[in-house]
Amino acid sequence: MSDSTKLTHAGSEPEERALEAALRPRNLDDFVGQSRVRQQLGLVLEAAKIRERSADHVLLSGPPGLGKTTLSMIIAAEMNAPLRISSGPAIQHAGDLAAILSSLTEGEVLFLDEIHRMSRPAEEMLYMAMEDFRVDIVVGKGAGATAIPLDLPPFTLVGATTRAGLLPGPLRDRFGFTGHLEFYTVQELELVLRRSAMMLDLRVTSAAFTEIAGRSRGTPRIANRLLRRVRDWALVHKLEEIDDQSAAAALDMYEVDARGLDRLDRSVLEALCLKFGGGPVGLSTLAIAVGEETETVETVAEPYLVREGLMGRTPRGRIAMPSAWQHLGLAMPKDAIFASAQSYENDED
Ligand SMILES: Nc1ncnc2c1ncn2[C@@H]1O[C@H](COP(=O)(O)OP(=O)(O)OP(=O)(O)O)[C@@H](O)[C@H]1O
Ligand SMILES: [Mg+2]
Repeated sequence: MSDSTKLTHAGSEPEERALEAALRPRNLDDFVGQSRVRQQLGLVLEAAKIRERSADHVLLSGPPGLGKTTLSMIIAAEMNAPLRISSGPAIQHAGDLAAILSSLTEGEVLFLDEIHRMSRPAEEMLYMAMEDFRVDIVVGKGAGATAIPLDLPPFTLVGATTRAGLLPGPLRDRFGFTGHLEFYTVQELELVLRRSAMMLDLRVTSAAFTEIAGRSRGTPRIANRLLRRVRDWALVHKLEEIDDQSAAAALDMYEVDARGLDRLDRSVLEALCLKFGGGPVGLSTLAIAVGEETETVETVAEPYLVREGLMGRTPRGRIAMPSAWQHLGLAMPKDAIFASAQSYENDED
């Protein structure tokens, strides 16, 4: 991954976990945006507190970096309950899950990240645990194996997934509340940045917040990451206050442009416009033109370009949309194909 792609991808980097943890909002009121999810979740938690019961199981879905882990911590904090954290990939055997479930205390919040990646037998054990607060612990092997039923204390499962569609129906149905997180608006990201700047003790102008937010691809994780790079710039340049010009200069240097496109995104767009006249061109041809693997172009660059309406997917290949030419400062050729452009979910390359 190139350096600029590292800045703009939404997944988490191991070395930034501690920095992220420091900036996580700790209660629902500090959690910016997602007003509907916040309201609905607030109600679920409030009702549970009044009934003095553990809250219904909660499923959080949405793209990386939008606040699923943060919300799960907030749920535990709001319920005044201890939090246990595990993840789908860590639970490969039903026994792994049994060990976690049987050690839960009353009211505990169990956060299962990437819940869509849990193994099948563990998943089936989870059904019973969620519904009846009971598990069958299997002792012994083969013909002599016996299942010992074990009652569990009431607990709240918070599942997170970037791929809600991959979750089997029976699992999805056992959650009392599902919150789907959406990309943030520039205004919401400005609030995220404002809060982070305060915690980092940085002086930043409103225009600079707007500048950084506009390059953050709708994602708080990216916004905070860009803010840290701008902070470095300010430190080296001995700036007491960060204004929009220095924010723009810093991020230009890191090759994150005004719309949040990184070097790979831009080279894909440039190849599409300049080498292929705006397309349509097959994905693999496009990948060769920019010297990348097809999969990299498809999974790293394409989703954001399509989301931003810069690139279109048609059955005959990828095309540049009018705003792509505009963004690159190029005149669109009269014969460029875009008028009939539509997105197809499963087009052939
Ligand atoms: N609504 C928000 N308000 C303020 N900061 C936020 C918000 N949502 C996310 N953040 C910040 O963004 C960072 C990433 O959030 P988080 O780790 O919760 O994302 P995630 O959805 O769990 O991502 P992944 O799918 O990669 O696990 C955190 O450091 C957090 O501080
Ligand atoms: Mg997470």
